[in-house]
Parts: sequence; C-alpha cells; structure tokens
Amino acid sequence: AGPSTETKVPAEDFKATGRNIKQSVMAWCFNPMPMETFIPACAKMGLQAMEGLDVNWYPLMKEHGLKVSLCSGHGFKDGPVNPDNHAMCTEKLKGAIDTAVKWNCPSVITFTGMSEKGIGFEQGTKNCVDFWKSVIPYAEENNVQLVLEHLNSRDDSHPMKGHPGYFGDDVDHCLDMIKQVDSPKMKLLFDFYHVQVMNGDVIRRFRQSLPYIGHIHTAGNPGRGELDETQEMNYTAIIKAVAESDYDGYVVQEYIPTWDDKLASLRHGVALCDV
Ligand SMILES: O=C(O)C(=O)CO
Repeated sequence: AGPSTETKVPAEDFKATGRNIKQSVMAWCFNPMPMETFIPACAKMGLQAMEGLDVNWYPLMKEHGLKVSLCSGHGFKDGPVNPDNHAMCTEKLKGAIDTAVKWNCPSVITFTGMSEKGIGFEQGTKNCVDFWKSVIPYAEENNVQLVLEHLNSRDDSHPMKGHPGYFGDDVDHCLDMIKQVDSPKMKLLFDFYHVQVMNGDVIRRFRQSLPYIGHIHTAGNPGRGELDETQEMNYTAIIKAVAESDYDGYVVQEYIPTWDDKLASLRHGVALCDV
C-alpha cells in the first residue's frame, strides 16, 4: 500500500525544523526495520528523540544527536491494579528512573495493568494510587516524571491496536488517579489515538487535561495507521492546538505504518506535525 493521490509526501531530503514541536518516534512501530538503518534515518528527517528501543541502542542514537524521550519499566499487562505486581513494578520503575537519569530522559512510562477478576473498580483504583504514591518520591528526587498511559480497550482486531481488558481505559478515570497521587511528577500520557477511540472530543480534552499532560503519542483512527486522509482525526487542527498551548514535552509518532515505504510514511507524519 502507499499514500493516496491527495496525500503530500515530503521528498527524501525533508528535515523537520522542530521550531514549535519536539518530535520523537516509537521504534516498535517500524519493526522489523534494522535499527542501524532506522536511527540515522530519524536523525536525518529532523527528529529530536526516539523511544521504545533497547538501551543498547542509546549510544548509537547519541552519536546521531538523538535523545531518549521515554524509558520503559513494567509493561501494560501486569500493573499496579493487582498488589501482587507491586514489588515487580517498583523494581522496574526505579530501574527505568535510573536509566532516565543516566540518559537525561524526562519521562518513564507506567500503566495500570489489566483488570483482574476479584479486584473491583474502587479497589483497583486504590491499588494503583497507593502504588504510584509509593514510587513517586523516587521520581521526584531524580527529577523524572512518571507518565500513565491511558489505552483503548475497544479495538480487538490486533494486539497493538487496542488492549481489551485494560483497567485504565477511561481517560477521565486516569486523570482522577493522577490527581489523587498529587505530585508534579505524576502525569498523563495523552495518546490522541487511544483517547479518540475511548472518549473522543480530543482537542477539548487535550486543553482541559493540559496541566496533567506529560507526554503525547499520535496515530490515525481507525486502524492506528498514518495521520493521513484515510482516518478521522484532523491532525492539522490537533497539532495547532498543541503548538498554541504551553505543552513543552515531546510529540511522539506511534502509529503502525501501512505504506510500503515506511520512511516516506514517517516523513509524512513528521512534516504534518512540524508546525
Ligand atoms: O498501545 C500502546 O499505546 C502501548 O503503548 C502499549 O504498550
């Protein structure tokens, strides 16, 4: 597949200006492209950072002038909703905070985990809030923020397009838990794709949630593909709203490319967000 005739694809020598929006990319989306190819290509098109790569790649990213926008600890399935996971999540998040400090990365991702039988909504909420309250002092001491990702539970067509059973699938509930943790280092990862699938009204929600937003992901809906004419969100207006706000974190391309030329696809997304 490729771009439609209406889609403007930047030439191979395109380089983003980065004047208002700091851009990054989630590496897993571009599997199986070898990182030896992908890292220099990202630098060439003007990305400022990358995420979702193994730490072994960080030195090569640095050689190409690329920062690390996000470090990972525990995954999205086994999370703090179940207290049995708390010790594992603490260890993984503290390790990720240490890595973030070492590489000057501002954020570490966290998730609620999947809903579990026998753990109701209120108990699950309390388990999550208690857990984040226990690790947030370590994040504060190290000047790293934890960003909670809200995920959609509606798309069951593909393991990375939606996560049926995810506990934190309502962005208002995620915001409520973040407010209960009550720390300047506890933030929301606002993924326009997941928010559109679950809650919608994305520009208003972005503006209302702004004081709590620490990180942004993008993708087209439906399908989690390119930000092009085949999907329903108006990314021109979305990025304008981001650029006009006082959000100063990263905007990270996290869509699954459908075009045969994956680097042309990324240039398209990056150019659209380079306002
Ligand atoms: O689907 C996503 O956005 C995720 O980050 C799951 O890891």
